[in-house]
Amino acid sequence: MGVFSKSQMKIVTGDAGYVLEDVPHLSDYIPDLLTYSNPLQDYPAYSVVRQYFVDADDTVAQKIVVHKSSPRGTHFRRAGPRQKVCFESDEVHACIVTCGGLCPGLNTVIREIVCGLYHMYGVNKILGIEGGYMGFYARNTIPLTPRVVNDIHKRGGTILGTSRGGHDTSKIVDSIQDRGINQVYIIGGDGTQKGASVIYEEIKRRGLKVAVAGIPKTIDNDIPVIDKSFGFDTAVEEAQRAINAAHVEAESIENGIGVVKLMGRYSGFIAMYATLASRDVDCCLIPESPFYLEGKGGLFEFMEKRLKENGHMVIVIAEGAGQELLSESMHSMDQQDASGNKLLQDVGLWISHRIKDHFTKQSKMVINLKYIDPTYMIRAIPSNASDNVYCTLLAQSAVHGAMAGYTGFTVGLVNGRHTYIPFQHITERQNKVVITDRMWARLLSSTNQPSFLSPKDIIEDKREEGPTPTQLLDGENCMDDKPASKEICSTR
Ligand SMILES: Nc1ncnc2c1ncn2[C@@H]1O[C@H](COP(=O)(O)OP(=O)(O)OP(=O)(O)O)[C@@H](O)[C@H]1O
Ligand SMILES: O=P(O)(O)OC[C@H]1O[C@](O)(CO)[C@@H](O)[C@@H]1O
Ligand SMILES: [Mg+2]
Repeated sequence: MGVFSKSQMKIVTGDAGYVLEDVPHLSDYIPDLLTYSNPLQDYPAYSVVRQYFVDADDTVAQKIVVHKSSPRGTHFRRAGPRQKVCFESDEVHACIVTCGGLCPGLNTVIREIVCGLYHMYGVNKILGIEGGYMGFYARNTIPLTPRVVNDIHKRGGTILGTSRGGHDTSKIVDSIQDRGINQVYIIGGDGTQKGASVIYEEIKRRGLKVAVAGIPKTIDNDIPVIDKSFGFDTAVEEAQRAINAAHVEAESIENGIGVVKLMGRYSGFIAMYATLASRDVDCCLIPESPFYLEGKGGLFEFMEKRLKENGHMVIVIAEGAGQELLSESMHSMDQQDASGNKLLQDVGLWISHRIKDHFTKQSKMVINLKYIDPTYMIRAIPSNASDNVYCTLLAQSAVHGAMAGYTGFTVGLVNGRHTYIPFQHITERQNKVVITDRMWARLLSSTNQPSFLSPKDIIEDKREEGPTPTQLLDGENCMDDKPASKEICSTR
C-alpha cells in the first residue's frame, strides 16, 4: 500500500484500485503519542460482545454497486471503538457546540455524546458552548452531565443555542487552549463543517493534543457522501401533516388548491421525499428542476388540466425552487445572513399570488387557494424514533473516534455503515437531487406532473453532468465524479 497526502488529504492506495480517504490522527503531528487500553474492555456490557472493537484495517466502500472490472474505488475508515485509545479518562476535557439552523435531533446528539463519554469512557469534564461558534469567546459555558442532559432528547432545538456567523478561528482556538479542552465535538451543517476544518488546521498548526470531531447536521440533506442526515426522516414525517392539511382543505371546496412550502435552500430532498410519501401531492417543485408558469407544458396549463380532472390539487414547493423566476419578477434583494448564505424570497407566497392572478385574469375557473408554510414548525420538533437511534449511533461513533485519537473528521453513515470521513470530502460540494436519475423519475411518475424539460434539455442536462453514474443500484444517483450530485441512498 502507498500512503501520500494529496491537497492535505491522507490517501492510502492499495491493490485493484483500492483508495482509502483516511482521516487525520493526532499521532500524525504529535510524536510519541501515548496509547492506553480501551476502558470498554473491562465494561461487562461490551466485553461480552464478540468483536466489539473495530479492526484497525476495516474500511467501508463508497460505492457498493460495481462491475466485474470496476476498480475497488474510494473507501472510508470504519467508525467504532478501538483496542487502544489516546486519552485517559480523567485527562479528557470535552466540549460540544451546535451551529447553523435548527434540525430535529440536535439535543439527542448532545445527550448521547455526554452519555457516551461518561458511561463508556468515564469522562466527566464536558462543557457545552453556548450560542454556536461565537460562544467560544463571547458567551458562557454549561457543564454537561448525564443528569443535565437526561430529558433533552424530548425537546426540539438545541439546549446550547446556536448562531450563524461569528467564526473567528484564532479566538476559538485560543479559547480551546485556554480552557484546556482536548476534545471538540462540533454539530452543524456544511458551513459548520468548513469552520470545523479550519479549527482543526489551526489546532494542528499549534501542535495541540486536541481531537476535532464533526457531526453533520442538515435538515435539507445537502451534505454529500453520507446516506442521509439526521433529522431528515423526522422532517419528511412532519411535512406529511402540512400536506395532509393542504389536501383536506383543497378537496373540501371546488377547485381547491393547497400550496405547501417546505425547506430546501439548494436541495429539494425534503419536498421530494415528502411528496413520494404522501400520494396527495399533484406537483412537487424543487430548486434542481427549473419550471415555468405560462404556455404549453407550463405549470398553469397542468393545473387547469388537473383541476378539471380532480376538482382540487396540492402543490409542494421547496423554498429554493424557482428563485430565478422570482428575481425576474421582483427586485432581487441579494441579502445574506450572518454566515454569508443568500437570503431567499418567499417562493410559496409568490407562487400563490401568481396562481391567483392567473386564474382571476386569464382563466375562467374560480379557484380557492390555501397557502401553508410549516417550515419552522417542522424544523423545531424533536426527532422521531428512527432519527433518535441514528443520532445515538452518530454521537457514539464521534466519541469512539476522538478517544482513539482521530481528528479532523466527520462521522457519517455510508452504505449503512458508520464511518469517519475527512472534512474536505463533505465540504467540497453539495448534495443535490439529480433530476436525470431514477428517484426524480419515480416522483414524476407518482405525481404524473410535467418534467418542465424538453427532450433536448434532458440530453443537454445529462451531458453537463459528465460521467455516467458510478453507482448502478436501482434508485441510485450517487455520481461521485461529478459535482453536486448525490441522492439519499436509503432507498437501496
Ligand atoms: N467557510 C467557512 N469557514 C469558517 N467558518 C464558516 C464557514 N462557513 C460557515 N462558517 C461558520 O459556520 C457556522 C454555521 O454556518 P451556516 O450558518 O452556514 O450554517 P450551516 O452549518 O451550513 O447549517 P445550515 O444547514 O443551517 O445551513 C457559522 O458560525 C459560520 O460563521
Ligand atoms: O431562518 P434561518 O434560521 O436562517 O434558517 C433558514 C435556513 O435553514 C435551513 O433549514 C438549513 O438549515 C434552510 O433550509 C433554510 O433556508
Ligand atoms: Mg449550510
